[in-house]
Amino acid sequence: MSIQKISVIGLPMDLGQARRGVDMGPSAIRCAEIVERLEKLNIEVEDLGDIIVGRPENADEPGTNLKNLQLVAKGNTQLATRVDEIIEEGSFPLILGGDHSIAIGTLAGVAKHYENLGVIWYDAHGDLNTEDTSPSGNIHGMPLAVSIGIGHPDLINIHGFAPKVKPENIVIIGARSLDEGEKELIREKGIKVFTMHEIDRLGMTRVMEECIDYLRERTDGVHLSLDLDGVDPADAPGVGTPVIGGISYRESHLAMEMLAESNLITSAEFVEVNPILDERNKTAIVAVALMGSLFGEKLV
Ligand SMILES: NC(=[NH2+])NCCC[C@H](N)C(=O)O
Ligand SMILES: [Mn+2]
Ligand SMILES: [Mn+2]
Repeated sequence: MSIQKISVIGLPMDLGQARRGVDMGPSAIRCAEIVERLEKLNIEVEDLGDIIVGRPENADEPGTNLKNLQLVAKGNTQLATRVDEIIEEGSFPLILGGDHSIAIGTLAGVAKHYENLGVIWYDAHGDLNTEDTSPSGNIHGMPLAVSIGIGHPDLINIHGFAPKVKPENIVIIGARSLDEGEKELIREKGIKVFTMHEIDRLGMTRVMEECIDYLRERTDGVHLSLDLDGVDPADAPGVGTPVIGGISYRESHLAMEMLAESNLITSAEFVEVNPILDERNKTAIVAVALMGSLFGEKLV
């Protein structure tokens, strides 16, 4: 099924981590002409604007190690409803972050529509921490754990059900910075991971072929959650938690092109673009170029 219509929605929220500025991500991505770029592909594009979240009075939640828990939960609750509506209307939801904590709301809204939702987590990190294992208390390091039903009740129950995703329906691509607790969870839950080691060893072509075959067999829809820090910081410097030794710009294009050919992706989000840390909007431009490939742009 080819994509007829895309609905773009931003969640300019930077409260899931400690470096301010990633709330300007949606704006930077729009400046890099996302709407114009996708319209050239003969797809109808509507821009629904941004969900507005408040500013925190006090970052520390009493009694938890979770920074800005209530505001993060609130923003994600609103996002889940909007994403749910977009799919209900038959459109493809394209969500712009914001830090990666917004995947909690995206996945809540998307998962309502699929029995066996697949997730591709394109990221240097696993984002599988919990309140107990997190080294930082930053919720952007937790959304994947939350989505499999592990974490604070105010997060896992967003949109009224849990869990959102089965661990065996998840594929992480590009991992190179995993905390001990995350490694344990990966082993325990049988989450499929292509770390940088596999990408080096097998090449991106084979990694994506295996990823696509794996998800095609077991899922009825696939969400792409692309954290720009999955891409090497040389190509995407405007991120809050850069990790050297990442996926190159070309490999990332190849991955997106293969996903476009697969016709597997049913929703997508691009997160962690931080214009304050960027060089002349380079990272937002990379994000938009990758979206172009994901939605079928060709070089000739
Ligand atoms: N979405 C991200 N960039 N996550 C980075 C997480 C870093 C670290 N693992 C933490 O839990 O704090
Ligand atoms: Mn990351
Ligand atoms: Mn992430």
